Amino acid sequence: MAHASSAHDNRLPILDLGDYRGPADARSAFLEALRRALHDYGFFYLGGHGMDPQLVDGLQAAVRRFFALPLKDKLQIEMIRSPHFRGYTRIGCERTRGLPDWREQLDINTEAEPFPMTPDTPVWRRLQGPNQWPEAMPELRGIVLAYQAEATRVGIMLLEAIATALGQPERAFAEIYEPTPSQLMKLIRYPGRGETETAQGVGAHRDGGFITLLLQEVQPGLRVRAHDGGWIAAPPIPGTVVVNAGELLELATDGYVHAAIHDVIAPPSGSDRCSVAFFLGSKPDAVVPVLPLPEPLRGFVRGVSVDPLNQIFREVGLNQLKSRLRSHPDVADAHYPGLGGEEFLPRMQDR
Ligand SMILES: O=C(O)CCC(=O)C(=O)O
Ligand SMILES: [Fe+2]
Repeated sequence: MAHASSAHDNRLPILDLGDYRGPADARSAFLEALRRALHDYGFFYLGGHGMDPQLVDGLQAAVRRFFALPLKDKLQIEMIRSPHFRGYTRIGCERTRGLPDWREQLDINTEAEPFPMTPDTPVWRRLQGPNQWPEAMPELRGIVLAYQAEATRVGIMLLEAIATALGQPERAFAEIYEPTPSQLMKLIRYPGRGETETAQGVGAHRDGGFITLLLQEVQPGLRVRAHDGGWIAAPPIPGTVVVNAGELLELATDGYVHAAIHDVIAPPSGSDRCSVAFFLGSKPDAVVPVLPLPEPLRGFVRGVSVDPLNQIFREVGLNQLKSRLRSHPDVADAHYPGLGGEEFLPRMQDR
């Protein structure tokens, strides 16, 4: 079992999910490669995911059509109208580590009625609710929800493989994602450099869920931070999605799995870049347990990352709300007065 994480060759692993249900040899090679990818990088490419190429192409075309709508149509569904943090965010309005991200995006999560709130209901229950859809593009809802369902299916299969690779029962994570995992999705467009003030498409960050499945078109820009502090480019590879481990996996494995830091550099001027990120997370009322890793792996746990600008909570709902408040301070001010900005951490801990 090699853990040569310092001597990487600057190329992210490419895995084939078909091998997980394949012949015994292929399956065990896949599980070993998956475990190493999670520990060494927290990032890899995944082929063989079985998502219908027509669905994927149709989604990517729809994303382009959505962002090409007149601004007034997109502003009709601005996120500020939604206490559930759903909807459209203008270029420069989302923040990472306090700085504006030069991207526009549409956030979607599980379609649901708002949670019936009482004075005793934890505040993070307000994240549950309906999505906002553009009147000017009635077909978007069906396309996005079909992809969300497929990405959830692939994500859960991958989580089963991850549990197996870590020496756990296949359904080790099921009790914290069943019956309703968080299915956050972002449709994203990064304008070219000429339209931006900095090269920050999205600033360096970790994702909050178990795993993120990322669809890219053709334009590069995504980068992953390696353990030695260098950056590894993760350009698109046709037929694959990029997978990255999020904070929930880091928590559950006490840092054996690395929730990799990544960012996106704004594309060259005269071009733009679209992507679709799907973040498979836990149900909100779960507390993330620490998995009992088998002995050979236990020696390689690193503990959970400590970052004064990003406290990670094992209480999933709290962690989800923290991420949303921090990224969208305008929505926080409008719907969660007193919880946004500098004061949210101590105040949220009281809840
Ligand atoms: O657009 C991308 O390639 C990455 C997006 C991302 O990392 C995120 O939204 O969390
Ligand atoms: Fe991310």
